[in-house]
Amino acid sequence: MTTSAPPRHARAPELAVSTTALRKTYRTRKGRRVAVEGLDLRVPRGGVHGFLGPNGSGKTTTIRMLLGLIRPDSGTMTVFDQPVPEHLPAVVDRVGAIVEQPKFFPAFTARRNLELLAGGIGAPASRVDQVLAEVGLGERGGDRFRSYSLGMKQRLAIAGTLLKDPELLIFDEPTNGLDPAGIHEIRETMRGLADAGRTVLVSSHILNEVQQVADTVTIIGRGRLLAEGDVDEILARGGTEAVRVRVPDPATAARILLEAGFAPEPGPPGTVLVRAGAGRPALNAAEVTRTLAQREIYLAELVWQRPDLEEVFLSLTSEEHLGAGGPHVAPPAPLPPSAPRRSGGRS
Ligand SMILES: Nc1ncnc2c1ncn2[C@@H]1O[C@H](COP(=O)(O)OP(=O)(O)OP(=O)(O)O)[C@@H](O)[C@H]1O
Repeated sequence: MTTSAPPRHARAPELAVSTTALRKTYRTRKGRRVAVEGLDLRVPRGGVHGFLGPNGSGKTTTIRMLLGLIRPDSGTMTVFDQPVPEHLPAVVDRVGAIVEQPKFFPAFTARRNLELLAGGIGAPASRVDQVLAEVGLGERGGDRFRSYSLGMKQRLAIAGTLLKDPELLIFDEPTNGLDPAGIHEIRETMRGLADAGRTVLVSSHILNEVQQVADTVTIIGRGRLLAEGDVDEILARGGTEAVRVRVPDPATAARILLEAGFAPEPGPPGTVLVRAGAGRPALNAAEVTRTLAQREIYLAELVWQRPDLEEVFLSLTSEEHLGAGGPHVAPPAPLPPSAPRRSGGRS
């Protein structure tokens, strides 16, 4: 007897995490505060998934529900297709998480700290050097914890989550309090973990920071879904590309560009911001340059202005969207069948 597999395109995307209509309210002195409202979250297996939203938008609450630390009012959640919290014990070893800062002993070396942690959670001591290497601390494992930079301390915390060799890593705001160098270290570490085949679900209120490393994102505001899907696809939906050109006479340049069918607008002093204009499928910088050069206007500078996730967020939560009707819920974009893998970060 032969069994035929369903055609590949018919398969639903494999999800590491999903939630449906998730809702959580907190009881406060002023009554019930809605923290998460009807949230559908879909985190594909493999790659980095950014879970983004401003402070107080419900990210930590969602993560705590997924980890069984608090209970939702209603809705369903799965981790590796297992309903949680009911079946959390079946998947708990496949998940590593940093929700609060783990406590390490300052006077002990990083390696000793991890050995103690491994003993406590029943992970083999042989994993310690492997996980130190995986977060780029292989050479510094013998140094005392207190001599570590904040970025290294955070990488050590990530190493701790890897001791049980989990497939899914959940990091709640892992770059909080770090300087740009530390943020870069954590971004590179997350990229490396995803490139090695793990799934990284990372929350952040700094959208552009995660934009550089995430393959897919979910953007929430006031506990509700605003947008989800592939980063490039969301960026494409979020605004139009433009080039900023510096020219000796911006007003004349703008008039010439308008006549040629572009959509120019005044930029910062001495510049014109040029968009494709109706009837052009995309903006072509060479065409802008040629149009002006043909009229003997030569550019001193041309800079691409690409929309970023902060802008997308602001446009999704602009007054009209957050008016009486509450936040606009963007139609979910289809997720790729398997998350893309990429080496290196975005720029
Ligand atoms: N224990 C609690 N009791 C009452 N309200 C709470 C509690 N925890 C969170 N909230 C409220 O729920 C909402 C969502 O908070 P949550 O911490 O989940 O957001 P967040 O997106 O993680 O924000 P941040 O980035 O600041 O941590 C906020 O309005 C917050 O004040």
